[in-house]
Amino acid sequence: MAGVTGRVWEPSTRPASTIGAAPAEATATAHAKVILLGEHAVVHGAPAIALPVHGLALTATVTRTDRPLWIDSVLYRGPIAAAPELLAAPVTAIVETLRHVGAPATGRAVRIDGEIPAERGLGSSAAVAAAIAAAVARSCGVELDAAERFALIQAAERVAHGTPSGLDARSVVSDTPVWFQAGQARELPSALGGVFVIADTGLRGRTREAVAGVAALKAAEPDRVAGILSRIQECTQAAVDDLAGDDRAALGARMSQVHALLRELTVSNPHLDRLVASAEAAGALGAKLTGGGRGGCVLALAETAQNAETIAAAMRENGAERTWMLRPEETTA
Ligand SMILES: Nc1ncnc2c1ncn2[C@@H]1O[C@H](COP(=O)(O)OP(=O)(O)OP(=O)(O)O)[C@@H](O)[C@H]1O
Ligand SMILES: C[C@@](O)(CCO)CC(=O)[O-]
Repeated sequence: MAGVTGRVWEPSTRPASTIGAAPAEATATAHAKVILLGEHAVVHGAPAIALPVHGLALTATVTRTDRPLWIDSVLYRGPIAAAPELLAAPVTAIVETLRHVGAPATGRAVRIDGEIPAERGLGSSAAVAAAIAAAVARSCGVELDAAERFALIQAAERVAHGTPSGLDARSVVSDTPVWFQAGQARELPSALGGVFVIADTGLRGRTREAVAGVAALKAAEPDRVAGILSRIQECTQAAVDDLAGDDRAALGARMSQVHALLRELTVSNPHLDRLVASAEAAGALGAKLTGGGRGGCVLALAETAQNAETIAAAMRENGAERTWMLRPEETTA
């Protein structure tokens, strides 16, 4: 198949003692994420904050077989040699993980089950790669460490996104809010209350195209884009205190401000703007697109669970295909 361009890995140099018996079946999971603040800016060196969404997860199950490599998912079922371009990232995760652990590229069937909708800014590509890398390695008797798993997810993300910041790769396996900048991730303390509402436009958001669009805009109008990125950065930095001090009103205001800045970066669209406006009109403390944009999801912050129900209903009336609730305390370990 075309398009599998992930970095070539050297065979594992780990000591033989860390390689155990290969089980007949191995599984691993990863969850969705939402980006609270900083998407797109993070690709250009600014910080971002992401939250784990444990309620939406994907599981990879790997079984040994006497056939060539095989993948079974909602998007495609069949030999990976005939997989469509759409599957290039998960295929990369399978092939590169086998190469990394020094196993032959054959004799494994990989099934993907779960609930993270694809191309909605919820990190499905990183979660698929994270689940596949851990399960495929496990099927060879190898437990990846965090650095190995991150590198394999990034190899797949480069195929999916082109120039991934690494934020998604960190947040789909994190139990806590993540602060991410220039390749470095750390846990972010949060005492935030309230309830987040995630609303899906039902429209595919092509992260690769949105990221390329921002890069093109930056090349054409460097000063204006630098100004926008720096205002996003200020909001993200200020949000650290909002989270620690449970200042929901301030955080909500920053979310709405960042949505307007993302619109200037051309990664919003009328559907996302309408959902944001309807959430705000229904009493949200703030709302913004989350993830790559140009489709995908909106994240709104509600003061209480009751407000959250009202906001979710308003967004569904204004075109959201579905909504999910995320309590901030569920995003901390
Ligand atoms: N259930 C699944 N089975 C197999 N592959 C999947 C599945 N879900 C997602 N993928 C892979 O992830 C790709 C979607 O990646 P994309 O980056 O466009 O969206 P996303 O990761 O959901 O959004 P974002 O990166 O903005 O959070 C799909 O084209 C496919 O390769
Ligand atoms: C748009 C982006 O910032 C987040 C996608 O979930 C891209 C990236 O960080 O690689």
